[in-house]
Amino acid sequence: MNAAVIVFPGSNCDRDLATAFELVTGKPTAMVWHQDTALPDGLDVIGVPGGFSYGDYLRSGAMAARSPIMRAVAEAAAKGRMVLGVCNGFQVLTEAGLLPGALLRNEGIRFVGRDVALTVANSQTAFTSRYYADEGVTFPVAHHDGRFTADLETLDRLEGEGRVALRYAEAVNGSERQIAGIVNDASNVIGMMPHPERAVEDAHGRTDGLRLFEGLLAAT
Ligand SMILES: NC(=O)CC[C@H](N)C(=O)O
Repeated sequence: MNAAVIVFPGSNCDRDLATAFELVTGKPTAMVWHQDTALPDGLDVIGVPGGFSYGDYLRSGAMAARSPIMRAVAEAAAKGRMVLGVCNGFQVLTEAGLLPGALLRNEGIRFVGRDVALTVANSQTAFTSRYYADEGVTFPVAHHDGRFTADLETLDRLEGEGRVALRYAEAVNGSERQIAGIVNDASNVIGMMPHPERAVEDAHGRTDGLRLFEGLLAAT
């Protein structure tokens, strides 16, 4: 599996995500600067990392979504390449129109940075295939704009089509229907506010995130 991670000014989880890919691929992850216009050849998966791209100015992810490289990311997604957006990466993917909905300021206004309990709502996607249906997992979150919202029709469609991949199992940020992660209609693009890449080795205190990367490896 060949992986790349996009780096924006203000990304701060890019190396964590690259390392998580490397744990399962055994080879270097390509780091792609946001001003580049092309992705490396032969990529299987593109990571859009967490952080504070452009200092979260305007809206979290709004400016990064308009970076030159995002046109290439959209083209790769349309061709079926896997795209994994984590936290700010999820915000970027919604702002870029690759995923529906939006991430609003957390209920209660505060930044939330802690481990949270999650449920794997769909274990049939390429990203979640190594988890059991309705399995409970714990990943860290670290965000102030994590409250997922969409219009009612979109929420019903996401539920009806099994596109809610992860759900909060506790109150975290006021997201509609406790949605923590969703996939696109083709199921090759996922966005999630929790950080699986921060739960892949013993030094992290837990390894619940590792199976997400192993599932990706198996799917490519
Ligand atoms: N950890 C992150 O990616 C943070 C995302 C975003 N800047 C927020 O706070 O909502």
